[in-house]
Amino acid sequence: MINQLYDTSLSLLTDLYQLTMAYGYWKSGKAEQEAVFNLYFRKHPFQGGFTVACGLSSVMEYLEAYALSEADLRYLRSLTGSDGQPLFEEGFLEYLRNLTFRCDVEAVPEGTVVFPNEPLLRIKGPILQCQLLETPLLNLINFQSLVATKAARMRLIAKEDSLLEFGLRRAQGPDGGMTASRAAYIGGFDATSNVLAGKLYGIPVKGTHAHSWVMSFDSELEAFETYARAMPNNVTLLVDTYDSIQGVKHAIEVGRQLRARGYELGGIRLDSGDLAYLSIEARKLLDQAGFQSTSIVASNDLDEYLMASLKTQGARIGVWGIGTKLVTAFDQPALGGVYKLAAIKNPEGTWEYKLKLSEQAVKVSTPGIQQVRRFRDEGGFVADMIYDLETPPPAEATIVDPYDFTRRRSFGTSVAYEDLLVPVFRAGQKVYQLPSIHEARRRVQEQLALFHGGVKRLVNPHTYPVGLEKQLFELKTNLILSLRAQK
Ligand SMILES: Nc1ncnc2c1ncn2[C@@H]1O[C@H](COP(=O)(O)OP(=O)(O)OP(=O)(O)O)[C@@H](O)[C@H]1O
Ligand SMILES: O=P(O)(O)OC[C@H]1O[C@H](OP(=O)(O)OP(=O)(O)O)[C@H](O)[C@@H]1O
Ligand SMILES: O=C(O)c1cccnc1
Repeated sequence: MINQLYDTSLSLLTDLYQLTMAYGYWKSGKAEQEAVFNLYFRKHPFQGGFTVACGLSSVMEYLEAYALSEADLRYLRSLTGSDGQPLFEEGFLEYLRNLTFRCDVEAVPEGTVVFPNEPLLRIKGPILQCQLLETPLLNLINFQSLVATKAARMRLIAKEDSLLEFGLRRAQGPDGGMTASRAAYIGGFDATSNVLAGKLYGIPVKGTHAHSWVMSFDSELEAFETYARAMPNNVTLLVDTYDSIQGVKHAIEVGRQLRARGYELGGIRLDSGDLAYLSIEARKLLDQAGFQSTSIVASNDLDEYLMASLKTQGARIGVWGIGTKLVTAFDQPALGGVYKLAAIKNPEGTWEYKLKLSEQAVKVSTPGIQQVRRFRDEGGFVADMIYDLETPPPAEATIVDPYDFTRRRSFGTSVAYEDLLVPVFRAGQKVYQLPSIHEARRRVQEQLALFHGGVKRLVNPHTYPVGLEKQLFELKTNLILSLRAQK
């Protein structure tokens, strides 16, 4: 997706320190040492109870195209250190020139509902390659998962109503706008006003008109009539330029004219004032005039909380146009996804598990070659288990709450489950058929339907249980103890 927007190699879309570490690995003969990194986040955004994984499509595109161009190498050759000498020696640049992506990647499919500490993506391969990819992988997954989550929260409140994404003008630049349109659609929006996103990603495009259209005529009625004549098969009229109620009456007049010509008034849009009161009044006027199927679109700085409030107030809004608060993820503009080394293969060919210590328990990383198992019963999903592939769970698996080891649950052999991470690349070759954007969108709704309502509430959501498989928990505890003893 980003490759389509930028006519340049994106292989330097990384932080300089990834390259200085890569150089260090190369210099010290460690470049090819096999390593495993996990990409995960520690806390749900928006004080919510779930997160929607999104961005794998961009990751796949990025990795498939991964190769440093001659221009990239020339730029790296121009970088100098504090003594004015080149930062990187020629042999390293030659190594980079010949570098081809050779890692194994596993990831959760786009649209999967995920929880803190669960790997959304795991990468295994030469440590130099895994290291270079930290920044682009986080960049591609953090923002898209954030916006998909915001959109999914809005979908939960909207229920059967239509959701239109209007954010391009307020988005964080062209790429922010494009990725947000895609992630919003996956998260549950029905359409976007962003025409390039429609063209490139196959998202339905929809829209109304702006106040300037009305203001450019001598009267609102004339503006509405002219618009309806120009495009009788796509008429949604913005009624609030002067007086919303009068605007609805003008729209009804134009609706009658349309009907006489064999067309229907699609909708009216309210963009200011008391949206509850105005939508209720507009609905009455439209219904009384025989326009029951004309929809009421509302916009104006909406978010999931305002939508919930408007619904409680009995607002008769059937279509929600949402921009700024969605595409900028206004109340939490970043997902804190991280990328941590979890294992490294020693020269004897065995895995050495790695862990990052922290004073804060939540920041201590989990070692191992991780997979996530999601258990379900007739009622839906019940718990997730993070386990280590090198020490697979026994038939009767036990999960331990990593922050309270006394809290445990066991799952017998009859409990159904799904392992979430699927193979995406093997030795750098794509082995995954990426589902379409429409399938990813469906997956969000299918997944959400199987979680308890408490996990999905906006305020003080229930914490869905995610535990470490008992052996992994013990391995982690022992590693922490031995690292603390070494200090
Ligand atoms: N019934 C309502 N309950 C809660 N919030 C509402 C309601 N109606 C509108 N809002 C929200 O209140 C905020 C302010 O809307 P309002 O139309 O008063 O201001 P405005 O955007 O400055 O309007 P104008 O464009 O006329 O200057 C918007 O975010 C809007 O979505
Ligand atoms: O409010 P958002 O969720 O971002 O939705 C997009 C907004 O963009 C448009 O107006 P714009 O904000 O450009 O001008 P206005 O506020 O003066 O109507 C539109 O009328 C919406 O209000
Ligand atoms: O089509 C619309 O009504 C629209 C599009 C972008 C932003 N605000 C509104």
